[in-house]
Order: sequence, then C-alpha cells, then structure tokens
Amino acid sequence: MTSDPISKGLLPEGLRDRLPPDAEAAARLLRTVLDTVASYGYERVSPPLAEFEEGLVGQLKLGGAQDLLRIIDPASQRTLALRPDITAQVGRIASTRMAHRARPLRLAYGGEVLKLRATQLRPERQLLQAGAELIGSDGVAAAREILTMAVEALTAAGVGEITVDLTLPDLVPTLAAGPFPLPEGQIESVRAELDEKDAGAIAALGAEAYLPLIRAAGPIGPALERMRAIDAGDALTSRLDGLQQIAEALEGRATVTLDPTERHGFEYQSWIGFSLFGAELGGEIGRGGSYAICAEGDAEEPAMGFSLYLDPLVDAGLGAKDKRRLFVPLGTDPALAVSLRAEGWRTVAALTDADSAERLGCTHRLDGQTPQPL
Ligand SMILES: N[C@@H](Cc1c[nH]c[nH+]1)C(=O)O
Repeated sequence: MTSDPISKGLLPEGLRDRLPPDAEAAARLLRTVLDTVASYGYERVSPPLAEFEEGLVGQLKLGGAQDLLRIIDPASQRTLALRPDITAQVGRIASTRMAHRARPLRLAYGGEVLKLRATQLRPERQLLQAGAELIGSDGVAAAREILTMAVEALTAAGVGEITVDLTLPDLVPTLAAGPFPLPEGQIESVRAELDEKDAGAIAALGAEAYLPLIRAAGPIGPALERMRAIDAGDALTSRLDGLQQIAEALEGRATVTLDPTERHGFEYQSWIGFSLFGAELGGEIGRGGSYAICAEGDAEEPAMGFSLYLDPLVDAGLGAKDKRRLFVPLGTDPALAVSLRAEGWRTVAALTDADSAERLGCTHRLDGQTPQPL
C-alpha cells in the first residue's frame, strides 16, 4: 500500500461510483425502460463491454471514425475498444448471429458505455444507456413505434413534460443532390453554417436557398408550415408528411418541435433523428433515429431506434423508492423476519447487542410483532 491518492479511491476524470440510494435508483430506472420495451415485443440482447475495434467501427453506414477508448488485448494481441454506444453492437448482432431471424427484428439493450472524452455538457464519461432497435424498417411506422416507446419509457421512469425535438440529419446532402445543388466540397461548409445558424455566412456561400431552413425551427405545427413553403419537390414532401404523422402519434404525450438542420450528435442517423428532453433535466436525455446497418457483402439493412441516457434521471432523484428500513433486534424469530420481507419490508438484522436502529440508518424498528416508526 502506498500513500498515493490513487490508492485512496481517486477515480479518473469522468468516472464515478454510484452510492446508495442512487445505484439502486439507476437499476430501477433501467428495469423500467426495459420492461416498457419488452411489453412491445423487444427482446433483450447483451453485447460485451469491449470488442475488436473493427467490429465497432464499420458496423453502421455513415458511422464515421469514432473517439474510442482502446486497449491492447494481451490474449489476442489485437486492439479492443470499449463501446461508446450499444446501437452499433446491436447492428452487428442483427447482421451476424441473428441474420437468420425474420424481420422486423426487435431488440432491446441496457448497459454502461464509455466515451473517450467528457464534454462540457456531460462531464461523465461512463454513461448508462438503455434502448431499443427495430431492424428491417426505417419508415414512418417504425419511427412512430420507436418514439411512442421512448416517450412511454420516460413517462414510466417519472419524467414529466417530455419534449421530442425532431431533425432531418441528411437534409442538406439530400437537397444538394436535388433541388438546391451545391458545388462539390461545399456541403460541409453549408452544414457547418447551418449549425451556427449564421444567415450571413450562408448567403456568402451562395446558398441562399438554404436560408429558410434556419427560420423553420420551432414548434412542429408552424415549423412544418414554413418547411412546406420551401419549394423543394418530392424529397422534402415525403419527409414532411412523415414528420407530421409522427407528431400526431405523440400528441398529448410530448411536446414536439422541429429543428430541421440540427445534426449535433447524429453521426449515423439518416432521414430522421430526434433528441429527447424532460422537465428540469437540463440537457438531452435520449436520442435516436433511422440508420442503416452494413450487412454481408455490400448489403445494407434499414433500422430505427432510440437510446436513453439514465444518469441525468438518477441525478434528478428519479427512480428513488421507498426508503423504509426495518431494524430487527437480536433474538427475533427468523420466520417473523421472513414474513415481514414477504410483505415488502426491507429488514436490517442486528448481529450483536451493540447494533441499533439509528446507527444502521433504519426508519422503523420491530416492536414485538409490529414495525414502529422511529
Ligand atoms: N445510439 C444513438 C441513438 C440511436 C439509437 N438508435 C439509433 N440512434 C445515440 O446514443 O446517440
């Protein structure tokens, strides 16, 4: 043993212990989300924490190079990466071990992911992620199912005033390939300026046709109207009709907004993406959308899914339950303790005479046969 602070429980930046009662709250929230998606027929898969780097990287179409925490595996002498996102792993499972299963394939997952870097918005690097992926379809019906479940899971977890912010991640490349052509190499600049919502810079790039996209952002009704006023032909119409039907499915359950050019964090999503927010939870608590899985050969498979990030919910005190703890004095009949646990009590047994209800953080003590509040 040294006196080095690392041996005294110091953890690397962005990593933390969950203590009571938060660790239990996190487990309960995870259970709630998984139970919700299971009730829609989603079957759980549980991929490993780390795998060969290539397996994580090339799995999703559009999924670019990622910031990965890598380790060299002494056993295989290969580079392994710790998963930063479970969606790509589910894609791998769907296109390999479960390739023979009928589509649409509905899979659910929950577990820890690790990001290489913390961000200012999110100081944690290890995050508890839970979600569902619908493999074999990326249409409007799939989006409605995925978003309905995400909102239902958040509601069951105790999140109020849910907002779904819809976006069209591939909008600029789609318009550039059709009605609003852009010179080769300028798509990225236009996207970057749209991110900044910098109208002057967009005009300076000669991309005036894209300006109305900035003004369209806002509550879904008026935003769709403004988008429909943009004369960009079929590509846009079918997307807007889709968004409308999705918003209708969420009516009364969530506030729906549209930010058509938002693409922050949407690395591999295609025609639709969404971010989820809740009352008093600060930043984003979930995200998802449509994407394509790279299958055998050059084949691709459409998919749609969502991931929730449960740590902000835990930090906000959600998932906490009954904190009652019943002190059971020395010499109590074990059968009585058994029946109290069967009634739902959490019993804390004295091991010696020195143990007391107060010291052990109990809220109740057994008085004869009956629990009494302290
Ligand atoms: N896994 C993605 C969200 C997602 C799930 N399915 C499709 N997209 C994320 O956490 O950003």
